[in-house]
Amino acid sequence: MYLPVLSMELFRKRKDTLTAHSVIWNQQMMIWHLKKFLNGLSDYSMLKIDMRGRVKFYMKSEKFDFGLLKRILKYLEPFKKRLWLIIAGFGLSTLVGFFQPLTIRNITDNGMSQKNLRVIIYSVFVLFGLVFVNQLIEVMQTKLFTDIHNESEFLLSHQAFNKLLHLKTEYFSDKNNSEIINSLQMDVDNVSSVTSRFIAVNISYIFRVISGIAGLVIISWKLTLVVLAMAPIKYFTVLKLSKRKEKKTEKLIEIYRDFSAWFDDNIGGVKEIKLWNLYDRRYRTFEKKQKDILKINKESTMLDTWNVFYEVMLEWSVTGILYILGGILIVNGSLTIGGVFAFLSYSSYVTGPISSILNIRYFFSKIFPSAKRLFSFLDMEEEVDPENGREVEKENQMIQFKNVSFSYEENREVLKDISFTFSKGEKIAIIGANGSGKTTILNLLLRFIEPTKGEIYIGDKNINQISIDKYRSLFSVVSQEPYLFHDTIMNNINLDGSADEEKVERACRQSGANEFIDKLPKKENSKIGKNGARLSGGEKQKLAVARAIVKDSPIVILDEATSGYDVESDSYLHDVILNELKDKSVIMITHRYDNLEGMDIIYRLSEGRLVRVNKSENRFHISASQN
Ligand SMILES: Nc1ncnc2c1ncn2[C@@H]1O[C@H](COP(=O)(O)OP(=O)(O)OP(=O)(O)O)[C@@H](O)[C@H]1O
Repeated sequence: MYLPVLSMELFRKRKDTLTAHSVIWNQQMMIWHLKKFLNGLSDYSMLKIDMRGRVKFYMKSEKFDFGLLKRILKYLEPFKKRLWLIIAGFGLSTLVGFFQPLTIRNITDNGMSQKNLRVIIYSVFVLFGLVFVNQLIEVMQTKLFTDIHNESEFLLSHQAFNKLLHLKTEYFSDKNNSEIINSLQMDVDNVSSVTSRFIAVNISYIFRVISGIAGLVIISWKLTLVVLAMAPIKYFTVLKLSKRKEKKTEKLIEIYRDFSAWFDDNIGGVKEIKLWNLYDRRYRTFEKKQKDILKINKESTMLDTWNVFYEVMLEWSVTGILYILGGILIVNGSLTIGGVFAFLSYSSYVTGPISSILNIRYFFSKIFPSAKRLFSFLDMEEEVDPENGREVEKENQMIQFKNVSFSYEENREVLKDISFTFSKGEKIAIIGANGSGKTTILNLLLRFIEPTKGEIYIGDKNINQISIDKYRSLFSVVSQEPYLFHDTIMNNINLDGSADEEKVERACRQSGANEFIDKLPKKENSKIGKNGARLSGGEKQKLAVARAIVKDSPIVILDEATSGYDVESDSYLHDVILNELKDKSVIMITHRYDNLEGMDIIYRLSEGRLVRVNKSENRFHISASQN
């Protein structure tokens, strides 16, 4: 990878000399051989040519993201006490474990070799006691660790859910439900696996390695060096595999996210798939996407397998060498048979655990990609909600748009310098062609989006200074596509459960929803399916209108709220709005000109500009002087 760069460097430095060519060639060959030699480590090494053209070898920085690790570990803070208890347990079990090989040596050397049955029986009881204590500690640790794992996972998912509800609505505009659920679930699972048993076991291994080395040194310091020589080899193998694993995991979570989004689209568009007979086409895409997933999954699993392969080969190489050297020492008379077996036991305390500790790096390569994605999600900007937000004065609820402009994308202004005012109790209508920006005005008013220029005031306060909950409680909204929960009619109308039965009944009458509710076998206790799938379009809208009336807020927003209403129901609701909701402010967006009757002010949106319609002269004559 560095060779083309190096050649360029050499060429620039030496192009003025006659012998340049041979020098370059020799050095390149040397680099090539060196590279080949360092093939296994090449991901972590770098060759450079200094000013005199000398080749130098550098270790690349490990690039282990300690900042990210610190942030992951922060989630363990609430569990500090229990973690200390677990660590103490590890200390104790290590101490207990330390005596096991010595007891076995006692059985072999003083019991079996000396044919002393008393020593054998006594030592077996000691061994049993040691194992029993170790297992008790293990049970206690498992319980503590399971609790910590569950609680930390709950903490993370709670935080993610809370974040999701407070994010700006633009986050949801290019993602579908499955994509969001899948990504969050996967990331929370992966990050909370930091409290899995693997990490716990590895903490215990630190104690084991220390006690193991102590035991080894007592028996033979020379053999100890052989055991310890494996550490750097394992370190470089893990480093190399971790990098690859991290890349694979990143690819895998991205490919899963993409697949969930695509899958969700199939569920949403199942009727279109049937009507257009898209089965084969969709199946082909499914096949391709699944094959990609399986391929990367396999590559990722193979990396795990290679990691185990190198580990086992290394451990057995060390054990093999120890058998040979141990045999030599027994022949020399420097070590007893029991000594060699005790040494082998201690060496298993060291080799396996060292591998496992170094595997932590590999383990984190599976967590880091998810942690990066989860933390960047948790760091996303939320809706503007000032701390100690101010109250809205009851008597002054005049709304003012002051030179408001808005663009969803750069260089495409949807709203241009819009100014208008509407006072308490006023009823205004906004008309305009599809895509002219009517809903965008409402979204600005409801603080789902923020103006790119200009300000919106309620009374004498910028709406951003008011606490978002208090501000939104001012509005009862029927949006273009109201969402109905998979619940009963009653629970959909009385969303926060605060209204009494009488209020709900009145709202149903006013919205016209009572007509179809009365015909249902379970009346208002009927379930309506996912997003009201068991209702007709008009019935859904009637429920949404009833819901808005029940909320009883001072400002009512109706965004094409009656587009699905039949003519009679529409004119009935229009009377209700004009007569029964006469104290409320109403902003209505409509494509039906009948609904403009009785409105105090009518605006038309055109080319991003808001102009007032002069009703007295001509119903839809545009007054150029307003705006
Ligand atoms: N999230 C978005 N990202 C990018 N562009 C958007 C987004 N939402 C709306 N738009 C664009 O902004 C413009 C105004 O949309 P808006 O929904 O306000 O129109 P509208 O007047 O309510 O239309 P309709 O009468 O069809 O409901 C449209 O051109 C639309 O494509």
